[in-house]
Amino acid sequence: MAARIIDGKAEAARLRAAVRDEAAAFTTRHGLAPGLRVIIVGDDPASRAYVRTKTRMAAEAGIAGELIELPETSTTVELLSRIERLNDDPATHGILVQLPLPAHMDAEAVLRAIDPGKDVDGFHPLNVGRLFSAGRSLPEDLLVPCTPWGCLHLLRTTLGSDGLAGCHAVVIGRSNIVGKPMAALLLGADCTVTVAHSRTRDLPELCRRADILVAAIGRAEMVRGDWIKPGAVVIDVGINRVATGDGGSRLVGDVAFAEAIRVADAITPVPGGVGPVTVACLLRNTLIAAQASTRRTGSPAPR
Ligand SMILES: Nc1nc(=O)c2c([nH]1)NC[C@@H]1CN(c3ccc(C(=O)N[C@@H](CCC(=O)O)C(=O)O)cc3)C=[N+]21
Repeated sequence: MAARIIDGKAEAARLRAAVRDEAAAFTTRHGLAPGLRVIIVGDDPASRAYVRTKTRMAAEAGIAGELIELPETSTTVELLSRIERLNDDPATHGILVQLPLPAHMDAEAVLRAIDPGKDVDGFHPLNVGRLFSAGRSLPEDLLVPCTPWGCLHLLRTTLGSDGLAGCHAVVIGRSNIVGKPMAALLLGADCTVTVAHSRTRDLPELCRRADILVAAIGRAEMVRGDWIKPGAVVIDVGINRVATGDGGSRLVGDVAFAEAIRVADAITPVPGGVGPVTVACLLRNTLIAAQASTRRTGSPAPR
């Protein structure tokens, strides 16, 4: 039987609707909408189009999103001073610096400069440390990286909230953005976790032992159908643009979808899987940051 296709678009719409309700309540109570600032450096057209989607989705959810576009030639110091101003701005609850930054910039210094309470990507070392030292329940105010949080959410909706316990989860990819935080979240959900990477020996054989397979490699359709354990749940984080015969292009994941769907129990498509849930999580993190800021300082803008 063909696998269930996990509907990331529908799940993202549900998440955004919940954010919209709470954002409206926040705005009524505080006279100020949750505010998100997205900074993009350079003029890569794909990245620019993509961050515009984020700010549009924010507006639809009642979050005041603003896009800050800086030239490719900006210096690290200029970006840092921009971030400091946003750190001090009470109308800014969430700050996201689109990655990758131009090679001449010090990305680590930039991520460290963001106020951890406004770090809606969850990439600041303080938030990374809190995630890795969390137990089986996460602190309510913790800002968790959006993509792995979205993957966990999709796994919970597919397997049920207790359905992950005891599963062997294999994560392919060890990035700070996906692989490592994904492993921390799966451990917290009582999975037995293996993190694989480019130096892993006999990757297909390891994957065949996974009840949950998370592919975050960045190589189009690398995971084949015969790498998948029958009945496994497959989460495909890859977003790769590949050329089609007619001179156009299309998006594919890191998993050969047409093969995998014959073996797996459930699988996320690309597009329409992890991507939309990632954006919904960004909005959710902005709301969490806004709510936490009022607990720290009282009302952000008393009327
Ligand atoms: N600081 C930072 N935080 C990020 O979260 C971040 C980043 N930098 N840099 C780039 C990557 C990439 N990323 C995506 C999220 C959603 C879709 C998404 O919604 N994709 C749609 C398709 C979009 C299309 O059609 O082109 C889908 O999968 O259905 C894509 C890509 C977040 N990133």
